[in-house]
Amino acid sequence: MIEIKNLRKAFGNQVVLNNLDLKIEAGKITVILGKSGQGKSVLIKSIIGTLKPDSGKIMFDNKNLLDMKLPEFNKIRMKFGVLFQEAALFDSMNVFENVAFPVVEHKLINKKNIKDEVRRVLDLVELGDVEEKYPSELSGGMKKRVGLARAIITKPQIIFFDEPTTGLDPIVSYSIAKLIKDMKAKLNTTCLVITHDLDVANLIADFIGFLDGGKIIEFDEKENFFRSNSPIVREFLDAFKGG
Ligand SMILES: Nc1ncnc2c1ncn2[C@@H]1O[C@H](COP(=O)(O)OP(=O)(O)OP(=O)(O)O)[C@@H](O)[C@H]1O
Repeated sequence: MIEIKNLRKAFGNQVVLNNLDLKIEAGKITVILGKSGQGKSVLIKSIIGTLKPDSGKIMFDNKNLLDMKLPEFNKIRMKFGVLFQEAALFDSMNVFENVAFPVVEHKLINKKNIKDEVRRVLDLVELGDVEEKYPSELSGGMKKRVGLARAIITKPQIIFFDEPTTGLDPIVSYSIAKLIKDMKAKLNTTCLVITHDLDVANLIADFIGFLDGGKIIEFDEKENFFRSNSPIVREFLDAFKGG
């Protein structure tokens, strides 16, 4: 679905992505693990176009996103959904307005169908009667669900999750991770998920990649990944187990 080749991004002298390669398989959940500050968010931002990489290729539908002019990129960008760490809801809008925002902004659906569509995605994220509530009235887990509803209302082909469970207690984290997995099963959406949380990775991943020193140093199906012999990966896995 997406193939990244030789991606490089530096900030001044600091090389964050150092000729990184990664394949994101269609219809699968790919999880990227890595220590703090290794460039996981920079990777997502490079793909969705909020950061401009220095060089390399990001191939989508056999086209390099990095070669595209803005109007062409914006059309492709509509096929991407994004859920950021803080869910990034608009505080001055209620849940209905937040969720409807992308389809209203881009005039994607008929006005009279918007209500039904908002209800459809709120049902998918298992949120009841919350349309009238404002973000300040929601718990952290509910905000993530609203953010996810907003990410899927445009029927994206691929969704990017940047730390979807950070800041949530373990039970709510589990419910969000399960929701991502169930949603992927229902909609067959390709997902790229960045997380620190090994339990989340274990629950949802088809593939796991490990980002370190600007490169994906290990990439495999989940079961094989957990048997990795790479010392850096082992150190990370063992630290999580506490042993
Ligand atoms: N816009 C920017 N300008 C300068 N440096 C940046 C910028 N964005 C990120 N960086 C640097 O790039 C490095 C990687 O940041 P990034 O946020 O991608 O890490 P991460 O792996 O997602 O970390 P975490 O798991 O803690 O969120 C950091 O050293 C960060 O300071």
